[in-house]
Amino acid sequence: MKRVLEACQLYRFYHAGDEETLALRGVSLYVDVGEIVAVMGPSGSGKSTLLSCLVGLDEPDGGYVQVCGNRLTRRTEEERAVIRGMHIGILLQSRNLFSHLTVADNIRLKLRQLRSKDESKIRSLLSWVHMEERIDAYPSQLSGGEAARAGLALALCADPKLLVADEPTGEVDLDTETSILRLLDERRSSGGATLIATHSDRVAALADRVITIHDGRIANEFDQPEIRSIT
Ligand SMILES: Nc1ncnc2c1ncn2[C@@H]1O[C@H](COP(=O)(O)OP(=O)(O)OP(=O)(O)O)[C@@H](O)[C@H]1O
Repeated sequence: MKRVLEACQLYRFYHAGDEETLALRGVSLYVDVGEIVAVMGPSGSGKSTLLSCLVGLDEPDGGYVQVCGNRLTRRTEEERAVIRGMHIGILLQSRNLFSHLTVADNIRLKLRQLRSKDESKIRSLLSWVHMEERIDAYPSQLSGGEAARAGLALALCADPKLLVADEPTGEVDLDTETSILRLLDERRSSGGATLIATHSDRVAALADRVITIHDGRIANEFDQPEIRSIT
């Protein structure tokens, strides 16, 4: 199946007293196998709201989301969690790891939740993100770059078809951003699909398509097949 993620006409309203915020106003997008799609837009434009709806952590007020052919919207939280666990890896800007568990135990716990007993996965994932040496470290003992790479390993431990990342390079230095971008590029070469909300022009330069959101709507979208690169 070529289409990994499809969202059609997403609406999300927030109410606080008499005030209503229209966070999403009819957003439609897709991500195909082997694509990196960047979502950009000013602060408050709706990126995080969009990502929450796309991964089923939030339920849109209108529209639908489909992941790997499974409808994610208008389902119970439990059903959404099952679909999310099977198909989606989530990477946040920070705090991807439980602080009371080592890097290895964070991944071990996630694998257990997925009913996988493949212990070798822990080492192979950490080797992929160049973190084998930090396998027994606690999150508080990691540098920002190491924590970001460990978060990526954790997000990908179920081999999800789709990775959704919210500002994954927002709090890291340039070298770490470069190493994360290389890993995402490598993942793309093996068919992985990635959607990234970002403010970084370097992340956008790596993307196959860039979608810009303004005020809860898609302002423009452009393909950049020739220029994508890690600069
Ligand atoms: N739980 C909430 N209750 C009320 N309003 C909210 C809530 N979450 C977000 N909003 C509002 O919805 C709009 C979109 O917010 P969102 O966090 O999605 O923007 P963003 O583009 O991710 O911003 P940033 O780049 O700063 O993270 C904003 O006006 C925000 O104030």
